[in-house]
Amino acid sequence: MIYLADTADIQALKDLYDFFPLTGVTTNPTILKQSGLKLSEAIQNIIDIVGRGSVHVQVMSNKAEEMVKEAKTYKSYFNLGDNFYAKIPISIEGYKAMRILKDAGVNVTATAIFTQQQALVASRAGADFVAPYVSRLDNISSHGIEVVGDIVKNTKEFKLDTKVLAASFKTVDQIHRVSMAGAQSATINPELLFQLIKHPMTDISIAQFEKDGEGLYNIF
Ligand SMILES: O=P(O)(O)OC[C@H]1O[C@](O)(CO)[C@@H](O)[C@@H]1O
Repeated sequence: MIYLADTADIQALKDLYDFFPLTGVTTNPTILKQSGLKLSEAIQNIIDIVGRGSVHVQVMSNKAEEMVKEAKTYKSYFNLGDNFYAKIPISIEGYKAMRILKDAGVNVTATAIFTQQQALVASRAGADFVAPYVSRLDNISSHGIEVVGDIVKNTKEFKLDTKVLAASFKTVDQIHRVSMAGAQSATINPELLFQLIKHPMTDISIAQFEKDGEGLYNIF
């Protein structure tokens, strides 16, 4: 599973990119709103940090033609080439837009996915990534991890090129489970990314090594 950061918090992203092996960044209108930045500023700041990483930008229109226009505009405005992914929410117009964008050579991330069939149709429409929302499913008494597992199973059994981009996490355990279910990628907020690598026993072990090694390391 590869990791993407789900944020437009520029300072948090800088801190993460310093050490975390991320492959890209996802945003959506809510994340933008939380950052207090306009799209042009947020995405440019993100690009300055991620370099050649992938940048997933959600469209705002709800008509296929407009979605396509928006996606093409962002791709060229930010000069992202193949690192650009147009995030297209699932809808009839969205599916139309996915096909047109793929034919035009624009990468697509299908988003707001809550069922395995939504994902499979997006895959057939050409989506490179499909993003099922784990916590939002769990919160309506559905089972986010199972939906992710079913989509992964489809990608394998039907030999699809589409990758699962598991999204909407509230706990480290959910991330553990989607990776065990075989999700090829996950987009995670900075707080949880930091939390992923923490364990009190690790801290205790390192503290012990530091104590025990004091004065013994004499090669400088
Ligand atoms: O339920 P949440 O935490 O808002 O997450 C939904 C997630 O789906 C995505 O839009 C998928 O890329 C993320 O950017 C976003 O965080």
